[in-house]
Amino acid sequence: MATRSTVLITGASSGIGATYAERFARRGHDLVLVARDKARLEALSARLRQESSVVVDVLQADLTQSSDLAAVETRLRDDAKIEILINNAGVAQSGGFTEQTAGSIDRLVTLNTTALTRLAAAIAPRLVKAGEGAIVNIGSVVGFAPEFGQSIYGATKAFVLFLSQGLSLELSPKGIYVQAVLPAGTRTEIWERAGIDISARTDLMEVGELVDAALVGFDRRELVTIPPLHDAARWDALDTARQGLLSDLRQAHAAERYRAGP
Ligand SMILES: NC(=O)C1=CN([C@@H]2O[C@H](COP(=O)(O)OP(=O)(O)OC[C@H]3O[C@@H](n4cnc5c(N)ncnc54)[C@H](OP(=O)(O)O)[C@@H]3O)[C@@H](O)[C@H]2O)C=CC1
Ligand SMILES: CC(=O)[C@H](N)C(=O)O
Repeated sequence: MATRSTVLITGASSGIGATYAERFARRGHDLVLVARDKARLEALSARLRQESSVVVDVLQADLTQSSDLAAVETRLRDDAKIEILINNAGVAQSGGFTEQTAGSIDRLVTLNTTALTRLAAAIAPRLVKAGEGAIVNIGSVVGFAPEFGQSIYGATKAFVLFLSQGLSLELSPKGIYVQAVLPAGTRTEIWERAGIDISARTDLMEVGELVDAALVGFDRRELVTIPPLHDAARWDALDTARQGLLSDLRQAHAAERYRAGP
């Protein structure tokens, strides 16, 4: 990958996305910043241009709107300088399952899964052709913890992990690096936006620490990066156990316990 390859970051106006933007700018990468809040994107891009002398473009888009999503897809398809996609834009769940409306479910699922998948699909063929590039998908530890509540949000994040694992299997032999980053609670605006009070929380990670750790995983070409997990062997054991199930799942006959009988 060229040193000055361009990085497109979704959800770059605040929190994790804005911090990725800062870090990649410091590394000398040009940027395309995507979010709805144009004023915030412009302010960030002006600062990064000044601090790091990189080229920063702003692409205002509501990724739940099909025309805006299509414009970002077009940019990813056509701009050969973009070699890294940070698929970060996301919203959390406000309230429990029975409090959801059709609109809130639609927005959550569309942004966290459909938009993320379509953007990966827009850039992947070009990266495959070039034989290099990276797709980073921001999931969450909630994706394997239904016990944490937030069933729909967690389901979208389980999707992100599964998709990343699948894409890595398909694309890494073609030179594409795919990373799933699974933060736990991190101090950003996402909580306030979802109406969740975090004033008493003492277990939230600072966003700079989260992104710096994610970038260590990126530089090591890790498939799954879980910054808050101190013992990496715990994840390896879980994933090894999952893979161990695979041969047992492909059976032509139902298990003994499901055979008809008294
Ligand atoms: N903070 C945490 O505790 C955790 C966060 N995550 C994940 O990290 C990612 C980033 O979240 P975080 O930085 O915390 O939260 P923030 O709320 O700070 O950032 C979310 C970003 O997404 C953008 N965004 C929201 N809705 C849309 C939309 N419809 N179209 C385009 N952009 C949109 C926002 O910009 P704008 O409003 O300008 O559009 C903003 O830039 C999310 O995917 C989240 O699920 C995962 C685990 C924990
Ligand atoms: C940001 C959230 O709402 C969520 N609890 C998470 O940790 O991913």
